[in-house]
Parts: sequence; C-alpha cells; structure tokens
Amino acid sequence: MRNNSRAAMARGSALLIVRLWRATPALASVWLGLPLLLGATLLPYYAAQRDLVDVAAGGPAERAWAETLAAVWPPLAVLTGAALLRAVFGALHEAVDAKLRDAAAMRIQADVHERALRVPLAAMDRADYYDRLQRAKEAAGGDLLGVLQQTILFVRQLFEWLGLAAAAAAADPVAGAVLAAVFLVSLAIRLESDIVKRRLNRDLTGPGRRSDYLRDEIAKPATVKEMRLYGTIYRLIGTWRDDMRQSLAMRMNANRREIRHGIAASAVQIAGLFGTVAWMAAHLKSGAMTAGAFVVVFQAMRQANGLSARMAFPLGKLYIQSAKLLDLTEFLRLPPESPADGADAASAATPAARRPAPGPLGRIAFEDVTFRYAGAAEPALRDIRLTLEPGETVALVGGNGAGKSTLVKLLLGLYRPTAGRVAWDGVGLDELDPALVRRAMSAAFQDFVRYETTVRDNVAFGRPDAAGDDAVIRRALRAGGADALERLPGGLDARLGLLGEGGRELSGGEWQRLAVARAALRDARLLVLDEPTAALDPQHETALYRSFRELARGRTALFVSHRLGWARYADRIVVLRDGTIAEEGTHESLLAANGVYAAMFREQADWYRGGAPV
Ligand SMILES: Nc1ncnc2c1ncn2[C@@H]1O[C@H](COP(=O)(O)OP(=O)(O)OP(=O)(O)O)[C@@H](O)[C@H]1O
Repeated sequence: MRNNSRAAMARGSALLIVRLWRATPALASVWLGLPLLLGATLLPYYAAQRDLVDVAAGGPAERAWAETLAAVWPPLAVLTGAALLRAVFGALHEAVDAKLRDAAAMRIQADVHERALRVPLAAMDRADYYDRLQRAKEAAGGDLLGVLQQTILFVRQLFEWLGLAAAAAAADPVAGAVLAAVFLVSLAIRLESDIVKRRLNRDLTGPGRRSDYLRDEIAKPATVKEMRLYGTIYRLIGTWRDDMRQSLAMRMNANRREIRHGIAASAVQIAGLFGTVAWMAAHLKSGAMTAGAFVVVFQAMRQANGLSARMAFPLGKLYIQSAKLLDLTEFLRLPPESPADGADAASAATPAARRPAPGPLGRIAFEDVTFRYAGAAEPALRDIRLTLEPGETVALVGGNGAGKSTLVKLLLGLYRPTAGRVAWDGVGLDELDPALVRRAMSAAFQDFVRYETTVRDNVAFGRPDAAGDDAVIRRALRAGGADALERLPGGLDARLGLLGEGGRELSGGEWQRLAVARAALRDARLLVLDEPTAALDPQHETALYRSFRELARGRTALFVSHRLGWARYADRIVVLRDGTIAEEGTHESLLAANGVYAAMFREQADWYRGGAPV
C-alpha cells in the first residue's frame, strides 16, 4: 500500500468516526462499545474452555464425582455466561449498526447538500471545487452506506481478533506471538490482491460508464431515429463489444492473481498452525503446557486464520474508497463560505443579521463594474455603468456571449464584481442583509429548473409560504401563461415529469411558463426574466409578454431577450457587446442612431418580412 493512501484511509475513517460520534453520540458510543465487549468476552470464554479441557484431561475416573463437579461447574458457568453475552451483544450490535448507518448516512447527506447550497455560485465555476463537490456527493450518496458498513465490520473484526490474540497469548505467549505474525502476513497478502482487484474494478468504471451511456442512448427514441437513418447502430455495438472483451480479459487476470495470492496466504497459515501444533505437542509431552492451553491456542489460531481472510474485504474496500472518503470528510470541514441563505458574504465585515434591508425604491446601479470568471483570461463584463430606475422596464440585448446572463447574475447578487460595485438605492449589495436582498428579488432564468413534483410545488418553490393558497398559485400560473396546467387531472396537485407514477411530461415551453409563474409568485421589487421566451411558440410568447407588462408594473424590471420585438416596448434598451455597453436608449432613438441595435433589428425584421439573408 502506498503511504499517502494509507494515511488518507486512516484520516478519512477517523474523521468519519468523529463525525458519526458528533451526530449521534449515544448511538455511536454503543456502536463502538459493543464490539469492544464482544472482543473482551473471548478472554473468559477461552479461559473457561482451557479449564474445562484441563479438568477432563486430568482424568475424572480417578476423582470423586463431587470433586469433578466442583471443578467443572465454575468454568462451565463462565463459558455459558460468556456465550450468552456474546449472543446478546452480537444481536444488539446488528440492531444498533443498522440504526446508526441509516441515521449517519441521512445526516451526512443532508450536511453535504446544505454545504453545497451555501457555497457562492462563483465557487461552482472553479473546476477543482466542482470536482470535489461531485466526488463528495458521490461518496455521500451510494458509497457512504457501503463505507460505513465496511468501517463497522472492520471495527468489529478487529476487536474480535484482539480478543483471540489475547486469549492465545494468555494460554501461551509464544503461540500468541506466532498467531499475530501469521495473521499480519496472511492479511497483507490477501489485502494486496484484494486492492489490485478493486483498483481494476474502479479503473474499469470508465469503460463501464461508456457502455452504460451507450445502453441509455440506444434506448432513446431520438437516438434510434438518427442512428437508423445514419446506419450507425452496428458501429456503436462494435465499440461496446470491444470494451467488454478488454475488460473481461483484465478481470480474468485479476482473478488468477487473486487465486495465487489466496494459495500463498493459506500456505502461510497452514505452516503457522501446524508448526505451532508441533511445537505445543512437544511442550505438552514435557508437561510445560496443559491440554487446555493446547486446545485454546489451536482454536484461536484457526479462528484468526478465518478472520484474516474476512478482514481483507472491508479493509480493501476502505482503502479503495479512501480518496472519496477523504474528499467527503474534508468537504464537510470546509468553513461555510456564505453564512445566510446562499449569499456570498465571505468578505463582509458586518454579520449578515445586523446589515440593513434594501431600500424601498429599487434603484439599482452598476458602478464601474468589471467581472472576470475564475480562470478566464478576459473579463466577461468591463466597466459597466448602468442604472435601473425604480419602476423602469429595461431590455438587455446583445449577441451570444455578450455578457447578458453574467450581468443578470451580478444584478441578483449571485456573483460579486471583480471591480466596482452593484448598489441598491445607493448601498452596495454586499453591505445589505443577504436574506432581505433575496426577498426583494425575483427571477426566471434561461436555464430554468424543472421540478419533477406537482404543479403546485413548481410554483410554490418561488414562495413556500404560499403553497396552501390555491387562489395565489392560480394567479401566478396565469401570470406565467401556464393556466392550462391547472386543468390537468389532479389540478394543482397533478404530478409532473416521468419520475413518479402517473406523472405527466411537459413540453419545454410549458416548463418555462411554470418557471415564469414561479417568479411571478414572489412579490418582489426587482423582477428579472432571462430569455423567458426561448422555448415558447409565438402565441404563448405574445400572451407572456402581456402578462409580463402586468407583472412589471410598479417594479424595477429587466428582461433579456434575443427577440427584439419584445425589446421595442421596453422603457429603455441596453445593448451589450463584448462585455461592454455598446449603446442604450429607446427603440426609436436607437433606430435613429443606426448603430448595433438598428442593424440587429433590421436583420430580424428582414427574416419576418420574408427576405432571409442570402
Ligand atoms: N461559468 C463561466 N466560466 C467562465 N466563463 C464563462 C462562464 N459563463 C459564461 N462565461 C463566458 O462569459 C462570457 C459572457 O457569457 P454570458 O453567458 O454572460 O453571455 P450571454 O450574453 O448571456 O450569451 P447568450 O446570449 O449566449 O446566453 C462568454 O464569453 C462566456 O463564454
């Protein structure tokens, strides 16, 4: 085993156990205490066995019945008591084990999700952070129960082995030392081959993912349609077959290696066992050892041999998962970067709770704002100076990559400017109470979320306290142009998506209208719609535009759209190009200026007039 991996395993396991302890101290104490007791009961158990055998070997025929009984009953009582205790502790441990595993897995998963939600969005753009989060989520998901189970199994087996070693050493110190040496050598041999096999399995997850991907892809109607047309299906099946052949050959090699190592480990154990037996037999003859001690050492060695084979399994699994385990425990140790509800206030001097609420007007100003994504060579926005006046509706337009969505994220305080500041009624967003800032804002994003639950939930996730108010939910649905969804069987509680039974899949446009309804539910001073019509047909687009005008009344509103038909009715149009404001004004003034906007507008208008560019 490499040293760094061993250290990672030890550190990861220790941190996990500390976390378990903190999560459920009483349960975790019982969980760790019981294997200790189980191991400890082996000492009186074997001592009693030794005494019983010695009494029997002493020749009962030469003793009186009463004398024999007096010699037999104390070790017999200890043996029975120890066996009973072992049965009770064993059963208790199984029960505690299952309970602790479920409680701990739930708690740790909740911690990971909570930590992930409280991290600034900007951190998500860092590949290293994102990878770490993904690995922690993976480890907290499917792997965690397995890791916990292996840790528990290992702890229990370790105490069991310590009990056996102590019992053998008590019977004969030399035999105890041989038992320990044989155990360590055979465990190391088995562990090595177990790790090689597991590492191979892990390395094969790449090709495995590829074949899973192929299998999933082939099941999709859209893929079948295209592959049939292009005749590519046999090529894909050929790739899959090559992958499978290669991984089968690697698995066969690992199996052969495992068999060879198994034989070597067994040879060490047999040599150790029979060498000790021969040595003990000689001492038995000379009277230096009793028959009872002989039997105890023989049994303890056989049991320890069995344990070494079984312990390689949990240890190998822990070793292979140690990197993930360490990722998980270290991810959970990261200090929460945002103290309140997802706001990035890492550098703010005043605690969030004592910062003021945003002002009532909703005048939002970008004061010389520059923003560069982590790792990007160029800023996505440069020297932006822009004010959204209270009650004003502003359209933000510009080509792909101009910086529109980035500006929206800064406006909503999801990202912090690299230079300059975004101010709400004259106060920087960083200086305001983040929870209250969030409450004053509402948005429907370009990459809107499809919550595969009910119609009601999809809207109410915008403002959970309104979930029970049907009239409010229906009003929001109408504002989002999604009122048709009220009439689904099940009404507001109709299930959406294909996740649950009886769920109904929606079209992209219907999901988008739900996202707008969600934004409409919030009674916020600032309303932002980022490409709200990308998935809508012209009829619904017109309907949404009407309700947007309703919604925007009395608020500060900003919408991003590539459809300049929408922009023409905004109070002001801001045109972004290459991360800077190229021009701004009303539709008429920008047409008259004959600049970027006028060119974009003419191009779109030509399409609709039937004069597509040639
Ligand atoms: N997470 C990110 N990390 C690094 N660069 C990014 C990230 N998101 C966007 N960018 C870059 O920032 C620039 C502005 O992107 P943005 O998404 O703001 O453009 P946009 O105007 O909204 O474009 P579109 O009309 O295509 O949605 C682009 O060059 C883009 O590649």
